[in-house]
Amino acid sequence: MKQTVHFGAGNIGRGFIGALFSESHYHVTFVDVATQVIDKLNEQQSYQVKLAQSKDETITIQNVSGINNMTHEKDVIQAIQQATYLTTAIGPNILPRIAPLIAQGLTERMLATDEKLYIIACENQIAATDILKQHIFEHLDDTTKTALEGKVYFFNSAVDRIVPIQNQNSLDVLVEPYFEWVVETTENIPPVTGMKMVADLAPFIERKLFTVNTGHAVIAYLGYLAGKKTIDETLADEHIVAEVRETLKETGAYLVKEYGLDEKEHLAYIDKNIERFKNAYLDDGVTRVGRAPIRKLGPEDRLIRPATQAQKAGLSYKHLANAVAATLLFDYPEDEEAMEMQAMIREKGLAATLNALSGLDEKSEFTKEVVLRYKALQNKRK
Ligand SMILES: NC(=O)c1ccc[n+]([C@@H]2O[C@H](COP(=O)([O-])OP(=O)(O)OC[C@H]3O[C@@H](n4cnc5c(N)ncnc54)[C@H](O)[C@@H]3O)[C@@H](O)[C@H]2O)c1
Ligand SMILES: O=P(O)(O)OC[C@@H](O)[C@@H](O)[C@H](O)[C@H](O)CO
Repeated sequence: MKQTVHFGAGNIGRGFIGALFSESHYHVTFVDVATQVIDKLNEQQSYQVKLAQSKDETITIQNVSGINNMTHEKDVIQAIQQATYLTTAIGPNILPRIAPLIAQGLTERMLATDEKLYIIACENQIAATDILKQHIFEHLDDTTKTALEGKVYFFNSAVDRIVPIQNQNSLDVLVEPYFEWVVETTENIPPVTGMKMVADLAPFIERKLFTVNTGHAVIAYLGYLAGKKTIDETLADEHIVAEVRETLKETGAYLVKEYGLDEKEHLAYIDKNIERFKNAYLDDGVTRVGRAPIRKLGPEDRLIRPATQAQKAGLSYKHLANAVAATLLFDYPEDEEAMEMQAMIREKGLAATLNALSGLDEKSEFTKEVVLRYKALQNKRK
């Protein structure tokens, strides 16, 4: 049986990428630091993926096992030697932490086999695999780097499937029925069910990140400010639905201009996604979707990049400024990044925080707009 190694046995790992490989007749070795999850994978060797919809539909995922990378590094290195694919879904900030072990695995692999290996980071980040590759290369010697050529391939990808936080006592995963996995390659690679291959990922990842994830972030932060618990509960408020649509029209105007998308089709894509977000079976928390606000305020991420691109193109960015202001008000105590961001705002003020987190000029029109919107949202919250 063909082998694949997947780093991150969390929501997307078990509920999406690992499930697709299992359905494609691969044995999936999950690598994770969560001992309980790894132990259960080895005990049960299977789990269920349940679709979040009215009709009962459950898929059994088989041929799975797990390795704890904190305690069993050698086993991970061994698994990397036998794999056809190596994928990740652990969160962009964790990629540098797993790179040294992947580098060791690749070094051993180059001594053992000429078989091809395909590495794909499945994270909500532009060029995540390129970033992972850079981190891996920091831990390789020149001989190994040269040996990788023509044997180890790095492909960027875009992943789309809403998977909420799960019951921690079970391996089973509740997922939305919809999914899309787009991989950038022109190589003739071994087939994986559900994987779509494209020559240029840019329009796909930007359309996904700046529609699905920008929209999701607007709902999460406005919902949090309004005291809502879930995404679908937040969307019961028509004012918030209208704000989401207006924000996505701003990102949409940039996407249409940049990639020559059909405007009508794109508006339909926006509406389709707003309907996806309303899925009450998902029970998806605003604090999950709003997690890690510092990452979400990064210069290349879902809020800042479309705003700076819109500004450059002379397009409207007022609703995006509102979304950034709502992000800056996210003060969920259990979110480490939210707490760090709030401490920065207290210490430096809003404009300097935006400059530090998003690279925005403190005197820019966009920063001024964010500060105005922040004050308005803050007053409304009181
Ligand atoms: N959940 C979604 O709806 C969704 C959809 C598309 C993309 N994504 C992206 O997928 C990635 C994973 O998201 P998720 O929702 O599955 O998160 P998650 O928290 O459910 O899963 C992450 C897993 O990584 C593990 N992990 C953390 N540090 C590790 C380390 N050093 N070594 C090995 N494992 C480690 C955690 O224990 C956890 O099991 C993120 O980049 C996210 O943006 C998520
Ligand atoms: O995973 P994040 O933190 O980058 O973003 C939160 C959600 O928007 C995200 O997980 C979506 O559910 C997912 O990207 C849908 O494909």
